[in-house]
Order: sequence, then structure tokens, then C-alpha cells
Amino acid sequence: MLQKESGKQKSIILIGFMGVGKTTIGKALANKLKRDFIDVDHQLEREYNMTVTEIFQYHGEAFFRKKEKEMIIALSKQTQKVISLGGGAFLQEDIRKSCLENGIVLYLDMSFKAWKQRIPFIIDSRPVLQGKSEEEIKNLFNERKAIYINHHLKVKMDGKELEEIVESVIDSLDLA
Ligand SMILES: Nc1ncnc2c1ncn2[C@@H]1O[C@H](COP(=O)(O)OP(=O)(O)OP(=O)(O)O)[C@@H](O)[C@H]1O
Ligand SMILES: O=C(O)C1=C[C@@H](O)[C@@H](O)[C@H](O)C1
Ligand SMILES: [Mg+2]
Repeated sequence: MLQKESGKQKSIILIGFMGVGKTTIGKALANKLKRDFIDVDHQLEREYNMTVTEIFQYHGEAFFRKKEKEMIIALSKQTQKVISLGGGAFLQEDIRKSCLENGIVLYLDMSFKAWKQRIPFIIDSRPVLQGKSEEEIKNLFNERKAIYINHHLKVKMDGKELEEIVESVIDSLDLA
């Protein structure tokens, strides 16, 4: 008999603005849950043997978005994984639809005030942030907040340590 798919089977898919910690938290969460971890940016980097910045430079953003979409739609149908998306992936409707239908979408929510502290650590590897003023980045941050409203679960990140975030996510996931 076919087993009815439960929340326990679904992959957990992390979304949120670039630099909020999807990769870092996804990895820690996967470790704790003993699940495979997949980071879409890293997977694309391996596939093309280039950094995301180089893919943007040599192939263009449209190419990156197309490959990102194909990869995420396929991955979102897999079960029991922890999958961290790139920060811009959820802007694509097909990606949103597939992730929301097939997985448990977890939104990492951070205030702009707290997020701003991350800029120096991420600016060199996030082409979308480069050449923008703080005002422009803030506008992008707020525009994208409206997209991340589409989720199943949300965790507020401000002032929390990694371990605390992972524990609160596990508590709120109905994995029984
Ligand atoms: N809880 C945390 N506290 C402090 N720094 C953190 C925390 N989580 C992540 N960082 C740092 O913030 C930076 C961005 O983290 P990470 O790469 O996990 O973000 P991301 O959401 O995956 O970004 P992107 O959307 O670009 O893939 C890294 O330098 C990381 O070490
Ligand atoms: O927010 C974005 O648009 C991006 C975030 C990163 O994770 C990468 O996917 C890439 O740098 C684009
Ligand atoms: Mg990441």
C-alpha cells in the first residue's frame, strides 16, 4: 500500500534574503536531523566549476536564474532533505509553487538593522549587492520581504545564536 506523504517525508526548504544564514543554518539543521543537506548555490558552483559571481559574469544572470529554477524544481520533489535556496530564487513563481507544494518552506526572517551587520562579510560574493548604495540595498531587502511572505514556517533571527535558531526550528517542525 502506498504510504500517505506526511510532513515527516517532506524536505525542509530554507528561504530568506541573501546573507541571513540559509546555508549556515541549513547545514546545522541537516546535521541535527541527520538528513542530507543541499545548498543550491554550491550545487550550481560545482556543476559549472565556477563561483556564483563567475557564473553571473560569464553566462549572465538570466542563465543563472534558468539553471537555478531547473535545479530547485527537481530538488523540491525529493523527500527528507534540507535544501537551502539562493536569496533570489523565490522571486520566480515556478520555484515558489513547486517548493510550497512539495516541501516545508522555512523563512529566515531578519530585520534590516540586524542584517546590515552582515554586509562586509558577504558583499564580495553576492553580485546582486555590488555597486548598490545602502539605500538601494534596503529597498531590495523590503521588496523581497513581500515575496518571502509565501512560506509555511518562519523563524525570527535577530539576536539569536545558531544553536537557538536550530532548536526553535526543530520545535516548530511537526516531524512526528
Ligand atoms: N547566526 C549567525 N550569526 C552570525 N553570523 C552568521 C550567522 N549565520 C550566518 N552568519 C554569517 O553570515 C554570512 C552569510 O551566511 P550564509 O552564507 O549562511 O547566508 P545565506 O542566507 O546562505 O546567503 P545567500 O542567500 O547569499 O546564499 C556568513 O559570513 C556567515 O558566516
Ligand atoms: O539574492 C540573490 O539574488 C542571490 C543570492 C545568492 O544566494 C546567489 O544565489 C546569487 O548571488 C543571487
Ligand atoms: Mg546560501
